[in-house]
Amino acid sequence: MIADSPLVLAATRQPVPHTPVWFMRQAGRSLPEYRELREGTAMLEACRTPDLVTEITLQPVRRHKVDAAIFFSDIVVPLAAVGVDVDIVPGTGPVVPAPFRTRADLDRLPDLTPDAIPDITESVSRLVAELGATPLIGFAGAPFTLASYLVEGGPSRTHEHTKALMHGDPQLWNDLCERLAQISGAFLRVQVEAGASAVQLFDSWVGALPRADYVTHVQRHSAAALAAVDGLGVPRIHFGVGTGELLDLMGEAGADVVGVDFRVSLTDAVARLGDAYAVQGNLDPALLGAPWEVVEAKVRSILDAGRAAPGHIFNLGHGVPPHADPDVLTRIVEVVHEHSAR
Ligand SMILES: Cc1c2[nH]c(c1CCC(=O)O)Cc1[nH]c(c(CCC(=O)O)c1C)Cc1[nH]c(c(CCC(=O)O)c1C)Cc1[nH]c(c(C)c1CCC(=O)O)C2
Repeated sequence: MIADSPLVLAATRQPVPHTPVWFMRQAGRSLPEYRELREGTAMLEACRTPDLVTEITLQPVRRHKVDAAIFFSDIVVPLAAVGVDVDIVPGTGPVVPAPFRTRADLDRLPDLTPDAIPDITESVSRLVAELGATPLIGFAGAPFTLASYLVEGGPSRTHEHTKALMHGDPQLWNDLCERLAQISGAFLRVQVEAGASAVQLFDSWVGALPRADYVTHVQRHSAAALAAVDGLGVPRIHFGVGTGELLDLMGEAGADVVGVDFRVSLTDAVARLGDAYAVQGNLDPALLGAPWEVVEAKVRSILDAGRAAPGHIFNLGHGVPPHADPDVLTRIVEVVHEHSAR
């Protein structure tokens, strides 16, 4: 049943009845029902509460009729689960009060084992039962992006401490990323073993690196995280922001689908990737606030460009902004389904 879903068909480069669509950050602050449910509960606590996780994950599926659910969690949940002191500060993002800079800090990153996250298994199992024919996408943060939060101590525009560590002590950087790949991969595997039908590895900030650094310092660690779900038969999506120069390398890391942000046209992305990968993307989230005619024309042109790819999953080029009008998202789903119907 799930194997015949448009999402899995597109991800595995098979013919689809229509182009599948979902939105990064579809579960979240743009939905009034989300804001209501989250009131009084901290983000990381919400992520560990199966009643909240299942309801919040289902909200956008009911409302928008998207072709996939994305598990409600966060990339720092597995870090907190192994004991890292990390908080998600509203309006800022993940904050790590004691940044990771030395070899001794590796001791703060033990292996993630399934018994540390029984609630994740429970939430995924409940969701899979509720979702029926709609696939659930599990996810994790990639080693570089996780390392950036740990090394910087919080969000960063320049990633200066991260890059200084990568180049200044490549062995420590390697060992840190090996630890993170284990944690990230284990988090993916737990979700898939509980029934998730696809996974997405978010390397949100790796677009800050040139190709040579990606190859030398990052690619094998992302590959290790993705390899944790080898043999489980689920397609893998690999996404980052500003990664136009890295698309082929991110595919090579072990993806079936390469996520494309809005800075590269889907036509150029397909030319760079060839026939080996499906693509996902790439409406600029900022356009959600443009007049509807503009949005609709852009959606259609992205669908047309996507026909050149061996598989296309419609999405935004990054997450749904908190102030987006949810009705625009619902209308986009309708246009995608109508305009792409075969
Ligand atoms: C970099 C990153 C993070 N978290 C994530 C990434 C990769 C995706 C990306 O590139 O955006 C991944 C993530 N975080 C969240 C999801 C849920 C599933 C979904 O996409 O709907 C997913 C897939 C929930 C969340 N994660 C967060 C929220 C908002 C917190 C809230 O509602 O209180 C949600 C819904 C918090 C968070 N967590 C993080 C940030 C930057 C923020 C935003 C901080 C803010 O602006 O308040 C780290």
